Parts: sequence; structure tokens; C-alpha cells
Amino acid sequence: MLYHVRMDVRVPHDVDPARFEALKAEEKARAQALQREGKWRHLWRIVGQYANVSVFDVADHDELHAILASLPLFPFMEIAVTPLARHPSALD
Ligand SMILES: O=C(O)CC1=CCC(=O)O1
Repeated sequence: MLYHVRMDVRVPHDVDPARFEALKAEEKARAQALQREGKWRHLWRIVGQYANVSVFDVADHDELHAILASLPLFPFMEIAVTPLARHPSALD
């Protein structure tokens, strides 16, 4: 199943900058591993915002939830998920 996911990162004002940089590096490694596995199909920055839109290709809601909850920045993100269905006019 395909899912459109928007992630807005909310950086706490009192977070230790070094800890947050480490979490960002861990997030990048995890995101790139999931892209290599074919589960994180698209990852785009929303211009001017600390946010992204992504497309995940996973088995079901439970797998998506497990992936999102495993992300190092999960505690600092607001996440909106939209399940996608095939559009009848789509060519591919
Ligand atoms: O910077 C973001 O949008 C949060 C994020 C998701 C994957 C990643 O590497 O950073």
C-alpha cells in the first residue's frame, strides 16, 4: 500500500543542540536504509519549512506505524498520514 506522509519537525527550545544533531544523523541513516529497502519511495523537503512530504510503500497501516514510530525524530514530529489508492486516469 502507498501512503502520503507529511512530517513537521518541532524542535524543542530546550533541546541540547549536540543531542539533536546526533538524532538528525541517526534519522538520515534510517531514512536512507528505508529508501534502499524500497519502503520510503519519495522524500521531499517542503520549501521554507522544517517539514517533508514522503511516500511510503509498505504492507499495511501497522507496518507504516511501526516504521514511523521507529524514526529517531519521531518524538519531535507531527505526522499526518493519507492512504493512497490508484487514480483511474493515471498512466502508470
Ligand atoms: O528533515 C526532515 O524532514 C525529517 C527527516 C525525515 C527523514 C530525514 O532524514 O529527516
